[in-house]
Amino acid sequence: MRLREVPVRQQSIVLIGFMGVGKTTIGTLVAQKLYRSFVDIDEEIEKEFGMPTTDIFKVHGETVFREHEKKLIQFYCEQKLKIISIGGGAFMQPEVREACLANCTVFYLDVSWEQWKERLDILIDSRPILQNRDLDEIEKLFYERQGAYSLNHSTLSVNDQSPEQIADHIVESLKLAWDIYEPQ
Ligand SMILES: Nc1ncnc2c1ncn2[C@@H]1O[C@H](COP(=O)(O)OP(=O)(O)OP(=O)(O)O)[C@@H](O)[C@H]1O
Ligand SMILES: O=C(O)C1=C[C@@H](O)[C@@H](O)[C@H](O)C1
Ligand SMILES: [Mg+2]
Repeated sequence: MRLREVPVRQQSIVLIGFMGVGKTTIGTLVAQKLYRSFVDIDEEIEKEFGMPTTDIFKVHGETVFREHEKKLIQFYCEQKLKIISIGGGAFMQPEVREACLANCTVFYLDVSWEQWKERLDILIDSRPILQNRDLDEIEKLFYERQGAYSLNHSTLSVNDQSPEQIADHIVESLKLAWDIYEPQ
C-alpha cells in the first residue's frame, strides 16, 4: 500500500546523506524528541546477518548487502510514524529513492567535504566503502553522490552544528510544515 494518502503528521521521516554525516546519531535524537520509534537500516541488516557491515561485504559481497538494504527500506517506508536512517549508499538505488520519496518525508543532511574529512579517522574501520580508497577517490565518491541526495523534501546543512542542534532544527521544521499542511 502506498501511504501518499497518509496524513503528513503520521508519515515516517527518512534521513539521507553521505556516510558519517550523522544520520544514525541525529535520527536517534529526532525519534526521542517526537516519541517515535527509530529504525536504522544498517543495524537491521547487521541483525539479519548476525555480523557487522564490513563482514557482510567480505563474506557475502556488496550486491547481497544492497539487495537486503533495498528490501528493508521498501518495507519500513510503508510504515507510519517511524524515524528511519538509511545507509549512505542506499539512495543510489532508484527503487530506494522511489520508496522513500513516495511514502515518507525525506531530509538530506548536507555536510561540506572540508568538515566531512575531519571524521575520516573515526569512520574508516566500520565503513567498507572507505577501505582501499585513497582520499582523492573518497572525495570523488562524495561529489558523485550529491546528485542522488539532491532528490529530497528538505535539505539541512549540518556544518558547525551539534547533533542536538540539528535534531532540534528538524523537529521545528517538521512542526512548521505540519501546521501549514494540516492545521489542527
Ligand atoms: N553534527 C556532528 N558533529 C560532530 N560529530 C558528529 C555529528 N554528527 C555525527 N557525528 C559523529 O560522526 C560519526 C558518524 O555519525 P553517524 O554514525 O551518525 O553517521 P551516519 O550518517 O549514520 O553514517 P552511515 O551512513 O555510515 O551509517 C559518529 O562518531 C558521530 O558521533
Ligand atoms: O555509503 C555507503 O555506501 C555505505 C554506508 C554505510 O551506512 C553502510 O550502509 C555501508 O557501509 C555502505
Ligand atoms: Mg548510520
